[in-house]
Amino acid sequence: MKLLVLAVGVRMPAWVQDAWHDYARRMPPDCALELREIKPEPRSSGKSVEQMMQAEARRLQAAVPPQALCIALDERGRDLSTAKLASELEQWRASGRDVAFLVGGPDGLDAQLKQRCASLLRLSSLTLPHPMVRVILAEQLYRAWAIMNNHPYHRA
Ligand SMILES: C[S@@+](CC[C@H](N)C(=O)[O-])C[C@H]1O[C@@H](n2cnc3c(N)ncnc32)[C@H](O)[C@@H]1O
Repeated sequence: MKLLVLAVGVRMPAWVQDAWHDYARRMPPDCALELREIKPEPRSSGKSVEQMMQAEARRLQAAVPPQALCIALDERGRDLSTAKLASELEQWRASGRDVAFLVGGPDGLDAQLKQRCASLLRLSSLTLPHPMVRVILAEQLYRAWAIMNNHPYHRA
């Protein structure tokens, strides 16, 4: 199984890239964590916010591997504990399907794209800045893996 984070936003500051790599490199090959950065639509394009989100949605959709389970990151989504995330991770691994986590850009994710996803996942009720979302998600996926494997990283 591969865990793919498809995130709108490129050329992130070094601290974002370092934090991402710190967690991604800890994941074992059967739970590999990969990032694909999606080019944001230029905010100077003269398009409406909806049109910009639709353009980003098309790029996100094109980056989803065939058969992957799609989960949209959204502050209005399902509230999961990390223990519950660990049990979902176990099920995803058993299914053998890749999982694609979609993270929106400054204006969020297109509504129709969200509807096509299997579920919406909330990391917090707060609106988080999009560069931080990929890092928090990577840490939570690593923590969920640690719970699944009784690794001492997670202390209950
Ligand atoms: C700056 S936020 C966009 C906020 C936008 N106004 C909205 O309504 O979604 C950018 C992206 O980060 C992710 N995000 C932000 N806060 C989040 C949270 N609390 N839980 C999960 N994802 C979040 C979402 O994928 C969102 O599309």
